[in-house]
Amino acid sequence: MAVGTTTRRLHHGRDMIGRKEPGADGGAVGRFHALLSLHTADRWQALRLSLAALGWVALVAVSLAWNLGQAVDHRNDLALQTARSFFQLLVLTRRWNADHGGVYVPVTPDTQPNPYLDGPQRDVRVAPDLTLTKINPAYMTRQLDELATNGPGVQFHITSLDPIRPANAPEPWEAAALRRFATGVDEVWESPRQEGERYRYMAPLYAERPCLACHEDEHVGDVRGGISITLPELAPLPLRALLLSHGLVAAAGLALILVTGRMLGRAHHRLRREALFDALTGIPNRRFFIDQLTAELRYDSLPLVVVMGDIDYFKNFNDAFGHQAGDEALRSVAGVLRDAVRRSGDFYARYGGEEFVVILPQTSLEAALRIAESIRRGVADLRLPHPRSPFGVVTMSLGVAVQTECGCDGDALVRTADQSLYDAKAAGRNQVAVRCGTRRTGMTDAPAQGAQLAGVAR
Ligand SMILES: Nc1nc2c(ncn2[C@@H]2O[C@H](COP(=O)(O)OP(=O)(O)OP(=O)(O)O)[C@@H](O)[C@H]2O)c(=O)[nH]1
Repeated sequence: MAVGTTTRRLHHGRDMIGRKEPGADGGAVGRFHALLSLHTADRWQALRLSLAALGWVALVAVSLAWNLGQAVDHRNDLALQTARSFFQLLVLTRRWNADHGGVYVPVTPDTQPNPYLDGPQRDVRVAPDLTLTKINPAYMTRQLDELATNGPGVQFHITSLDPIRPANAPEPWEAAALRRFATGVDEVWESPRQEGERYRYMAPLYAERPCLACHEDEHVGDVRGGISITLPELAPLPLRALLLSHGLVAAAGLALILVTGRMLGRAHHRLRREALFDALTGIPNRRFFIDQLTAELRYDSLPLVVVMGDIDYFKNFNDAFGHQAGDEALRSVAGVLRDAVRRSGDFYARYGGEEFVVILPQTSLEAALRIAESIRRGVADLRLPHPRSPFGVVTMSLGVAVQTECGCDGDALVRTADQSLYDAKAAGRNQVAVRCGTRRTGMTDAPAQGAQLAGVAR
């Protein structure tokens, strides 16, 4: 809690012998609230919030990547099914043709007799101006291929590693696929990897029984080549929609984390404040005091002073004026502490009941006694009437304990301050007593009797 404040104290507020530097106002309770908000727990809270936000963004990013992958897979699956269907349709058409031993069509400028087809019945003249020529499956496929090439849709290419017609030679991708078919692979495909690329599919053509009528040297099941299919450009991925939806989800989640985090942070801060500040007087409570003293001891803020103050005859005051008046008196006394303990780094708290406590790090005994005395005088100067006190007004006794050596024990320091307070009470109240370490070094006389504070403390 006090990290980074120890060195600063040497330069700000009051110096080592307790002189107050100009402008070292201290800010009292506000200062302690600032101390609170700098607490490590708050930093953890911020770290946790950042981690939650990072985790959420990472989660949304993973979801985006997964959805994108799914969209790509879905598009490729669809393309594969389309290409397969198209290939099967071609195979069926070829089988129909082969089952009929080829089909005859009129010879036209675009459909000339097939030079790679032998046999006496290749061309049949059925009328003086009509000659029919036989179209076998390969010629039919090639003609369809040429028709498709001129169209905007699916394109395909019949080819083999050893084509009868040289123009049917495979391109490199087709040749590689044909070589794989020879090893038993049933189909190959390639998805587009960048804009402008097309989905490609290729499957082998196997020799079937009707084929053997023309291809006597082949056997049923032999790979006779293959047909490669190139699909038109696939539907674009829903990238924009995915980015937009995930961006919105990420932003909504971040906003929720931020808002919830802030609400939790505020609730946490309020709870901490309630846990560390006294509800009646609004100043730090005993728990905050213990935290603060522990921090000062950790940083060896020597000489370290603890001052304990206790309102005199407070039971009588309550009895005389009632508890509410007693509460009001406690609030007024807290105000005196607020005014008297102003140096940045000094600390005061309500220890419990009508007891108050002050921590003065790096403070000389002389300066500490001066502050204790100003508190005592401040309480008396409140002039709160107290008919059941010999002083006639509400007063306070204070005990000072000074720790000058390292390795201090907080409990011992508080105990010593308490013993000093007991000394002050025993000596008649409304005065300041001091002990250094566990040794009793002196005691003030009641200022009402005119004793000099510094002289008594020696
Ligand atoms: N009004 C009010 N009284 C409180 C509060 N806390 C403690 N007290 C009272 O403070 C009184 C303390 O009494 P004692 O411990 O006997 O001490 P004292 O009467 O001040 O006597 P000396 O300390 O010996 O001078 C008790 O009557 C408590 O009820 C509080 O929050 N409000």
